[in-house]
Amino acid sequence: MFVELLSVLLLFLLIYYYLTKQKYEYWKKRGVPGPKPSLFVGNIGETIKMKKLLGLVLAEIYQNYPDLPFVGIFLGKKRALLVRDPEFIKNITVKDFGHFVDNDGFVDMKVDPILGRHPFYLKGDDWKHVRGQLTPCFTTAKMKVIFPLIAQNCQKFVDCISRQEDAFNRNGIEAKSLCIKYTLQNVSNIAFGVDSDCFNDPNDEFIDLARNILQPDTKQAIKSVLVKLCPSIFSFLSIKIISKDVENRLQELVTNNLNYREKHNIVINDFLNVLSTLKKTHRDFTDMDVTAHAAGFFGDGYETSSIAMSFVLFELSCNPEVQDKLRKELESFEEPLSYETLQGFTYLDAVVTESLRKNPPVFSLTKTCTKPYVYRASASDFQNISVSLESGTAVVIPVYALQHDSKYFHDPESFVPERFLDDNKNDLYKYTYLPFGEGPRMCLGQRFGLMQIKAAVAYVIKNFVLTLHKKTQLPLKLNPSYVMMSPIGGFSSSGGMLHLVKKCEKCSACLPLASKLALKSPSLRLARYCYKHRTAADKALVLFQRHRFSINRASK
Ligand code: HEM
Repeated sequence: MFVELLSVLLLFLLIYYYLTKQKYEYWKKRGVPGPKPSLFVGNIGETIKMKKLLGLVLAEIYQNYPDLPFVGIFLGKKRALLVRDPEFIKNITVKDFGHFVDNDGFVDMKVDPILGRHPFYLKGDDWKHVRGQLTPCFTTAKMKVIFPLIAQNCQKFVDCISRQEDAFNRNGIEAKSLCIKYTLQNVSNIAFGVDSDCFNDPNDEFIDLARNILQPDTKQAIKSVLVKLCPSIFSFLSIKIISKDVENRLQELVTNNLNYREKHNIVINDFLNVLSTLKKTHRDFTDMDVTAHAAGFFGDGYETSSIAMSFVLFELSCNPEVQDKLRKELESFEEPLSYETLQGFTYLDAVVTESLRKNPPVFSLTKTCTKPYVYRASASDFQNISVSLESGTAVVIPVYALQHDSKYFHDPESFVPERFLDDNKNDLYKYTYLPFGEGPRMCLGQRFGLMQIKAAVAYVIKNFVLTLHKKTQLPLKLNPSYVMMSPIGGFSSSGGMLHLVKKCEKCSACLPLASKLALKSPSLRLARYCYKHRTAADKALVLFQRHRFSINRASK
């Protein structure tokens, strides 16, 4: 009996092996060039083994086929076309969007009612419907309304940095955890209407929720590998990505807040208010929809932005000339900052844009071909070959690789905000800069994300000088198993150490002086900054564990 069972099992394994091998012949049979896949892991073995970030694996493939408009690859067992030609990217995201409506990836709404309602995971008409409902929440007019709250939180952020007692010793505080305090404070105020205290209370409800939703831990890493290897296992085994406990807490937060507003007749012009209006005016908009979209705003709003913001601060610390130039632009603004003043900071805009080019948190976009499609490359710098895509084929847009291609961005590893200024902007190749995606499916929260990042960077640079600490280990090591581009352990273990010098409250001489010193010697630790008012109290305030700032307190 045992031998018979073993034989059946072996037979099954052989058939499975044969079919899997056959799958890997897909691109070869269609004459689409590409790297040889390995069994089960395809071309992303290094990511599945948690050795290398997917964005970097894709970049390597991208670089190995310089004259091809596309490359046939396998993401695990799934066939995918890695798109290199910007013209093809334009067709996918804009011109022929109707053939590529859905994002790759599936979350079962019955198993995961919150994540399953996120526009990113919705398909076809469901996506279109919800995207239409949520778009009015992100208009310029809405951003203007919420901006005073952001400016208020920027001021609290500066106070919070100045008060960090832990940061007075050399152990420091991790960069992203600091930025997260600010982004969490914003989204908890705006998505849930809750006056949280993320700056001061380490046990704040929202800090805890954030820890539970998206922080890269072992469980999250295993899930992200499972999703790549076998996405259907999640709905088949009813594995939840967001736990029941977190789901209940999010729902309770929304319900309590809405009940409170109704009971006390309070109207606050925030995101939660727009969602509750949608519930009143649309019969198909349920309580769960309100919770899911508030939670979506919360999740999208804090994590991606805090990663992007940490990278901006890091780049500024590595590039003192850029920081100095930026500080000059910011010198004139009176706190609190206004929305209109922020929009006028063109160099700040270029700095953030360049940081998102060098360090795009979302390193690739994977779409699904929803209707058969044929593409023939016509640009002279690519081989004139064509591909016929069947429905269900994934197409990968390698954002990181494109944004690091010297064909499109001269000296791509250097941080040069000037490439996004004035006339230089016109020289940029279209569809090669995609940190927020493109077309009808592009990031819905781009305006909000950029607004909160720019405002905080403006306040930080106006109040502090950042310099790179000599212990900094470069390049930063990226977490290979995280869904976004983020250094290992946040910005902690990879060694990007920064210093912050706080401006003197008695005079304005310290910041220009500190920035001059920083320019002369970027690795210098600036222990004293204000030659007029330095006192014994001018201790170095070291922030950012490994990716670190040190702050010199203003003399009293
Ligand atoms: C720097 C910060 C951010 C970056 C780099 C970023 C990037 C992206 C990218 C690359 C996409 C996929 C676009 C595509 O498929 O073409 C996306 C989608 C999305 N983002 Fe963002 N995002 C950021 C902040 C935000 C914020 C603050 C929100 C909301 C508060 C948000 C909400 C969304 C939503 C709802 C989608 C799905 C859109 C759809 O499929 O229709 N994002 N984001």
